[in-house]
Amino acid sequence: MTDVRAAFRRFWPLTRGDRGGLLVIVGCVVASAFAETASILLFAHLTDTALRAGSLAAFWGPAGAWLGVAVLGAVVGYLGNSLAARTAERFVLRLRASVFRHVQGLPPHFFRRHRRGDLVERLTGDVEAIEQLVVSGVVGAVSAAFSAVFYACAALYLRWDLALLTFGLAPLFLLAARRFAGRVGTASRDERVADGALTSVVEESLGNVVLTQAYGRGADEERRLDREARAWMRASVRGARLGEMYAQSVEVVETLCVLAVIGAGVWEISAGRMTLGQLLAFAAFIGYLYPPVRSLGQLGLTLTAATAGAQRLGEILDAEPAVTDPVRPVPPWPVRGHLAVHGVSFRHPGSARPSLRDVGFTAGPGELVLVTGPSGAGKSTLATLLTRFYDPARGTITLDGVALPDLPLAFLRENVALLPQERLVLNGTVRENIGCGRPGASDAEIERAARDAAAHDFVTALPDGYDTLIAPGTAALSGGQLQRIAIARAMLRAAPVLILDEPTTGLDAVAARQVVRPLRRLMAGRTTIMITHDLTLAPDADRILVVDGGRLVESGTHHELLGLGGTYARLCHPLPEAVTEPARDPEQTMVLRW
Ligand SMILES: Nc1ncnc2c1ncn2[C@@H]1O[C@H](COP(=O)(O)OP(=O)(O)OP(=O)(O)O)[C@@H](O)[C@H]1O
Repeated sequence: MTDVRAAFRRFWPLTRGDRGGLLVIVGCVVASAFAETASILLFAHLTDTALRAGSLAAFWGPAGAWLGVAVLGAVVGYLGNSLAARTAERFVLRLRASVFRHVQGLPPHFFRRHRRGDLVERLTGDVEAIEQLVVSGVVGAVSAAFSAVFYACAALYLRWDLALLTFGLAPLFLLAARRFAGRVGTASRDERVADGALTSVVEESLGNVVLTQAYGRGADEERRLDREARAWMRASVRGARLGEMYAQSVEVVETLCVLAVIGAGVWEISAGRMTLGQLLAFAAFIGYLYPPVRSLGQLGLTLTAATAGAQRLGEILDAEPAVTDPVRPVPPWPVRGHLAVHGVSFRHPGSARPSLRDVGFTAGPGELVLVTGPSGAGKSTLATLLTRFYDPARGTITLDGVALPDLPLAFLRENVALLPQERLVLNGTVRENIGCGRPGASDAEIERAARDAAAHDFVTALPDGYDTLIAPGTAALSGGQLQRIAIARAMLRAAPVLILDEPTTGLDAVAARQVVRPLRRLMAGRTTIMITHDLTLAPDADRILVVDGGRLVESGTHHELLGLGGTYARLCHPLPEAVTEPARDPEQTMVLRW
């Protein structure tokens, strides 16, 4: 129960804006219960007057009143239920948006620790479960409580002694609910976990379908799916079985109660202390009284199950973003692009070893600083610090002399554009994929960016040109073409600082050459940090930084470093298979990889 209360307290604030609506719903629910109570009393009256006397004259009055009450009940019932449905959906909408907003700000390691399918389940199933707790739960509890109180008062009014006998049996319902609450909570949590695991397997398998087919792993994937599907089936059958056991025990308890009341009623009628109308009305009250009492018990189970969802969602909401906006941000200014990194060290969350140690360098407008080094040296880690996905543990990074944590994140990322290693594609048209670089960009600006990125020709050759739909994983574009779309996006962003993470990785020599010219155009006049194994552009670089084991081991121009005869020189030693074609064009001078 403490868990239910804690979960309720956590999510109740999200009903702000709908509390007036909730009050109206409660009013409707109370009026509806009141109308039902009045109907039953009118039924008793009708039985004892018109029915017993066989008088049509005595029929019209109570019949008209009954019809009026029924219409009123129907109107408030309709109003209350439709408003409740709307309020519940608005709550779900708000909760999902707030969790989604929170998730979007979480650091990269959070997404590596949680399987995507499980996150999907939390954002869908668990969000709806919490609605049951906060909105439907409150409405249901108020409705059941008021109905129970009205019917109980009416029963007391009709025959207090019989009513007390009936109430004495009511705790049996609550006892049954209590017996099942714990087990239902566990089953519900297991079911959600299994649901998340199943979605994850399906998602991962579909995402890896090429690997599956190329290596004939179909049977293994089927076994994996089967294992998770069976776990889900077991959890879901256990949940259904518990629900059914509860429902059936309640049926038995209810029959017991009804029999006790009818037995007592028969006894009273035979002794002449009760009329048939009274007994029928009393039985009707009992018939009406038990469902709300039962639903109060059932509500306990629903709340326990919803609490499992609340705990899972709480785990996400308790995850902290790695970086936050400053409390007192430095006001925006026209950024020139002076980037300075001083004595930066960083260790990834959960990692034993630091990925960067005491790294320092500067880069100014129009400069190209190339960062290279072996795999695992810490190059991409540097990109995540420059774009402030994490803050360094030691040292500082400044932009035009202002420390990155003092800048609003949105301003920083407007001015420091990242071209990540993965070629990211939005689900939308080519135009939208380029246009997201600067929301509100005109078609002419998008096309100009595409021309500068050498993308215009292949885009116009697509079946629908700029309106061709592309999607992650299904894009009918080559790696080089996707990279040129990404370059066009960055062109449009026109940020003074560019972080390029392996811009030619995964491209063959021809495709790599095709992106070099657009890249040069993109970099012109900006501060560019290019992280790469591909040294095609090394002679163009104003400075080359060689990182190894998280440390900056060499720094200088291509020629200085070659002359030094150290690590860089050894790395640049042309490998026989690395030289692909005779050089005719400056872009074709070297395609060296190591
Ligand atoms: N999320 C993470 N959690 C823990 N350790 C990490 C994480 N990401 C990277 N590392 C570690 O940090 C070190 C640097 O990794 P990083 O990805 O920056 O290297 P890199 O030079 O970019 O490598 P590559 O050239 O292969 O992309 C590596 O030892 C890596 O194992």
